[in-house]
Formats: sequence, C-alpha cells, structure tokens
Amino acid sequence: MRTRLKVCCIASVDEARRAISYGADALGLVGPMPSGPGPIPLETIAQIAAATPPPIATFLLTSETQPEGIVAQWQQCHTTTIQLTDRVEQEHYAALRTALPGVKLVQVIHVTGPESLAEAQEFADVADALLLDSGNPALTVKVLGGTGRVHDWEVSAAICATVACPVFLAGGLRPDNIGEAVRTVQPFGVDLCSGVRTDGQLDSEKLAAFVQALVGGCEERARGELAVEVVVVEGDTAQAHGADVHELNEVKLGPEPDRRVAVGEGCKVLVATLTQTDKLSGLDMP
Ligand SMILES: O=C(O)c1ccccc1NCC(=O)[C@H](O)[C@H](O)COP(=O)(O)O
Repeated sequence: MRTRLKVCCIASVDEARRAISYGADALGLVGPMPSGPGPIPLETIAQIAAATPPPIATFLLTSETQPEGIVAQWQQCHTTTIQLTDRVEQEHYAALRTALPGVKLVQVIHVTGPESLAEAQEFADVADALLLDSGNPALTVKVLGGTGRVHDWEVSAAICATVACPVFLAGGLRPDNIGEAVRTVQPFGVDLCSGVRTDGQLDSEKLAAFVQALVGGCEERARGELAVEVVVVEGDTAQAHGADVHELNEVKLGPEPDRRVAVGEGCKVLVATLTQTDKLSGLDMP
C-alpha cells in the first residue's frame, strides 16, 4: 500500500501547488492556535482551499473544542476536512456531522505514553481518521502541533495495528527518519510541517528528499510484508513461523490469492502470506 502524504502548514496557493506537484495527497491549513509557527488567516485558508483541485484533500486545523466554534471556523473556509488538534468529546461528533455533512473529521491524538492507545481506540469509531502527533494539550499554553519532535513510535505502531480507521503519523518526520517511521508504525499516511521548511518557507529540496525517502520506505515496507508466512494449528500446539502467536491479533492478511485460510474441525488452521494492508479481525483464532 502506498503511504499517503499530507503536507501541513501550507501558507499560500504557491506552496499548495508545489506540495501537490511533489505528490501531496492532502494539505494542512493551520487556523488560530494557542502556540506554534503554522497559523495563517482563515481568509487565506479559504483561498487555498478554493484553489485546490480534487482529489487533493484540504484540512482546516482547528483548536476549537466546541461544535459551534468549529462550525463557525469551517464556514469561513470550506475545506474538505477538519483536523481537530485538541480533544473534542465524542458526544460532540453527532452535532458536527449534522452541521457539516460530507466534511471529514480527523481527530488528533497526542501520543504522550501508553495511555494514548486507549484514547485512540476511544475515537477510532467516531472519527474518519486519527492523526498521531507530539503536542501536549495539558500545558498552560497548549501545544497542539508543529513541534518538530518525534514521540514513541512503538505506541503509534500499537495504535495502527489495533484501530480500524486510517491513521496518519506526524511529529518530527524528516527525510532521514521517514523510512524507519513507516517501517515501524505502518501508518495509512504521514504528515509533516517543520521537516520540509527552511526559515518558515516550504523548501522544495527538502520536500523532494522527503518524498524520495518515503517512497523508499514504502517499498521496503511492502517487501517486508510479503516475506512473512504464518502457520497456526490448534490452541495449545500453535506454531508460528515468522511471527509469534501472541502477535496474531495484530497480524494482517493480504488480498486474494495470497490469503489462504482454512478452519478445521475442532481446531483452526491459518496459512497465510502476510501483508500489512488488511486486519486479521474476524478470524476466530484459538
Ligand atoms: O504548525 C503549527 O503551528 C501547529 C500548531 C498547532 C497545531 C498544529 C500545527 N501544525 C500542523 C501539523 O499538524 C503538523 O503537521 C504536525 O503537528 C507535525 O508537525 P512537525 O512536527 O513540525 O512536522
């Protein structure tokens, strides 16, 4: 699977065009924030959103946490998507869906430790996607993104392996770490701001280097996925080659014809060539 690219902190129509020309699938447009280098006026966000062709997605980043405030900001810029950079309580999602039909909602989870796994699982059913970032909403002046810092990718990997919705990885991604990030976390998409900027401006050379490294990381990820084979028979005598039994709930199956699943009488047998594109969910393993 190709890892999708979201380029954030886009500040002008020119930057939007350049990001798209280098392969961006989505653009991040930062609205009013309590801190950080990325905010631009909502009028500029509206201009960029209007100038962006389908199928490129435009994300309004908002720090608002109440439906009225979120809707009021969106009405000034009409993006395809809203990225909720602070925690928006689940009960508010219904009001947002009613007020903003067709607008996708992406909930940011700031990965602060193992407890973030439960928070991600909480939002996986209500949001259209999650975005794992490195901010800290608990600070007196909230930090909600654009930190340039990586977080614990093992927690992010656990989130990606267990939630059903698409997950973007963000936080300190750069050309020199994106390959490892993609291999470790296996996200649906990646998102970055400071790693492709110089003196606050979108830097085409850094962006080109990032895209090249991302493509390389995706190819390695695909090779790794296809290399693993697992065979499991009966609970007590389960044997696995290439993955241990405890990992099986996180193991993912590839598409037909690579997938071969047989459920035997009194025991369950799985023989599969694995990729990381599909969840194993639905298979009742011993
Ligand atoms: O850039 C900001 O100022 C910002 C402030 C508050 C929320 C989000 C912000 N940036 C947008 C993003 O979502 C970034 O892409 C993401 O936080 C990763 O940033 P970086 O670590 O600099 O790549």
